[in-house]
Amino acid sequence: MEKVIELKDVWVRYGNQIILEAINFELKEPNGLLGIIGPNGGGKTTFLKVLLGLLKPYKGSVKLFGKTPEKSRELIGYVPQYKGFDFDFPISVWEVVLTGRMSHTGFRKKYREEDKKAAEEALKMVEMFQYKDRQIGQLSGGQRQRVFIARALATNPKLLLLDEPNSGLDPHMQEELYRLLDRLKKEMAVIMVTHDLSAVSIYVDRIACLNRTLHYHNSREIPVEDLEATYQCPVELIAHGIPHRVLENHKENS
Ligand SMILES: Nc1ncnc2c1ncn2[C@@H]1O[C@H](COP(=O)(O)OP(=O)(O)OP(=O)(O)O)[C@@H](O)[C@H]1O
Repeated sequence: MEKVIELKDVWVRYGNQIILEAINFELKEPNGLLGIIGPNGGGKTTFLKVLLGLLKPYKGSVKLFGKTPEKSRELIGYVPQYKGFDFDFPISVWEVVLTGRMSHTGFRKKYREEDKKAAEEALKMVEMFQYKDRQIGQLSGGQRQRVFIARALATNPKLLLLDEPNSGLDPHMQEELYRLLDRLKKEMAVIMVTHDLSAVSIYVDRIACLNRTLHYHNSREIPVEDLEATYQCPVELIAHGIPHRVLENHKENS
């Protein structure tokens, strides 16, 4: 079976700042929930952008389902951070979810029956179909998050990427979100980026740390085994060393 993700010696930079350094990472299982943790600025969003093909590493190879990110784009659902995004224009839940079909349809005014069917199923999966005619601006943060997940599900992804979906949600809404992810992970591979996995750890099958500096406590690095004991699941460091090292002999050529 093809690996869901395979990164070999991946290096990513913005300008002359190295953000991801020598990342080797594999995700084989087509189902399950992977948590990615790391400090602010540790490169978590950058990592997701690499998987989506929005950022190209300057070194190394990225494969999803055995193909380049560009060629596997239709298999990936993405829920970006919508922190603080205020909908001050009228757009319904239904319209938001339908925009998720754009990767299939392109910008078209008229959606096909199959687009509508996919949007309906996605909204049902997140138990928000009854809100389909509501304005998105009239929903709570937790409800909106579900709609954005539905938008990503409308493409029928095999891999779902979520960037800090739990931020800004109260403990009850977070729990609801984790239950939803627990259901979804049975049908696809799910990756959730977050700062804190303590609440979600019972649902996570594996954890990847994007920067070990997160795990310093009183200037002591916490061993991976201790993290595994805390989270009760395998933990892997996928980026080491000093983050954001400045590239030596950098030439502005990419
Ligand atoms: N478009 C960009 N141009 C230049 N630098 C960028 C750009 N986007 C991000 N960075 C830098 O890359 C680093 C990693 O950012 P990234 O957003 O991936 O971190 P993160 O782990 O997701 O952070 P957070 O937890 O705060 O969301 C940061 O230092 C950031 O300032």
